[in-house]
Amino acid sequence: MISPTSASSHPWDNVRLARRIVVKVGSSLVTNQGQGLDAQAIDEWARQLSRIVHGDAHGMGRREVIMVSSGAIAEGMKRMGMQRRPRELHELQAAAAVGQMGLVQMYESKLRHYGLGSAQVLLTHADMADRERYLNARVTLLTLLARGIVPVINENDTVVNDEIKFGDNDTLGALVANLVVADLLIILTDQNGFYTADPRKHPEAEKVQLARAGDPALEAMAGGAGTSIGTGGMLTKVLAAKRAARSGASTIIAWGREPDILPRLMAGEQGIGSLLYAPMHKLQARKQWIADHLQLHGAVVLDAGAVRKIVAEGKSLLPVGITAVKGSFTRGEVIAIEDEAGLQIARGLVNYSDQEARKLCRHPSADIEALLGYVAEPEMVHRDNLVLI
Ligand SMILES: Nc1ncnc2c1ncn2[C@@H]1O[C@H](COP(=O)(O)OP(=O)(O)O)[C@@H](O)[C@H]1O
Ligand SMILES: N[C@@H](CCC(=O)OP(=O)(O)O)C(=O)O
Repeated sequence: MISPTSASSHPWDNVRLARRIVVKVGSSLVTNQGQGLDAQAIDEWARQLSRIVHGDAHGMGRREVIMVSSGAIAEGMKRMGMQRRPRELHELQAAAAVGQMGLVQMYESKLRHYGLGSAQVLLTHADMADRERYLNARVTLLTLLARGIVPVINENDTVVNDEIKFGDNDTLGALVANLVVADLLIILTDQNGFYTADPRKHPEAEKVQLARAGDPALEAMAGGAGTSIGTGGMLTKVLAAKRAARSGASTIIAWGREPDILPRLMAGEQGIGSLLYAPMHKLQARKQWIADHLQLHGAVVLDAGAVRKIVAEGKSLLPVGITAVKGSFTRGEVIAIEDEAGLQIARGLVNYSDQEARKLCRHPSADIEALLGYVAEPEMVHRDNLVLI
């Protein structure tokens, strides 16, 4: 059995404390043996989600939840009278387009029944790779979450081909967890958790209770999909956990029909499913990511006072301390932060483009609205998004 490596606090505590959560529901779970959607199961998750999002009388606080749900192809197959999953990509795409209607209809009505608003978001690989679209998707999702709405995400199957497909929604779930910097990714599937081998083929396999996300031993234990309905199997799930951990999110793999699974996890019940914990805290992971970012898109030069604030006092970088702007960058890119001699002292995710930064140079933050016509943030680079070199 895999034992945990050093973690600052107990990993299960971080599950209880998670505030922003991505829940992925797999194809093998959301369908009725591959024949359309399981309305009762979706109703049950919607009921559980409402307890989590609204908080409840038992002292459970409010949380932000994003659903990543498969099931479009299975529902489309039923609606189109297809007995077997088609092999041709265009047939699959057609089934997904038909089935997605039913999928979001079902989530919308079930979530509304329990007092939750919902929104459909369809994403592709290209959306995640393109900086602008990535930021747009991020801000849209964060806006929905701030309003207590549950985004229901699936891959935009119509416009993707084999080469650019996520293919499985485990990967999509992890990328969404990175995108919104979630605390937790919960992957609900048709097994009780992650086992030392595929339990369908190896009945003696044992459940892994706790392991470090990214531990290479996990990949060796993971097999492919156990049924013709799911894609990816456990390998894509452990790889998703590894990916989610890059932004500090831990992953739980659990059986989606376990009674009250979501509120029980949030209430701190341990040992349900398998916890693949992120070794690095969210903030630490974010700073690591910034430090590792090789491609810098430009730089800002600071006066001596601003250098002191950042280096000695641990403050955010405000426009007033910037004397010059180099290169071209857009909001959200990583830039170098230099002292007057041109020495790089820090790196950070910038809140304004180079053109805006040029206008804001040497100005107090109170002037931002007058200079740009809007305010994104009072800081040029927030402390949480800044790492000293
Ligand atoms: N080590 C493992 N532990 C648990 N299940 C495994 C393992 N290796 C392979 N599997 C298979 O993975 C299946 C779940 O993956 P998949 O069918 O893709 O589900 P989903 O549609 O939920 O993504 C299980 O039914 C199981 O047969
Ligand atoms: N976009 C597809 C889901 C892809 C898929 O099968 O993912 P998974 O649930 O990981 O097996 C659908 O909605 O049918």
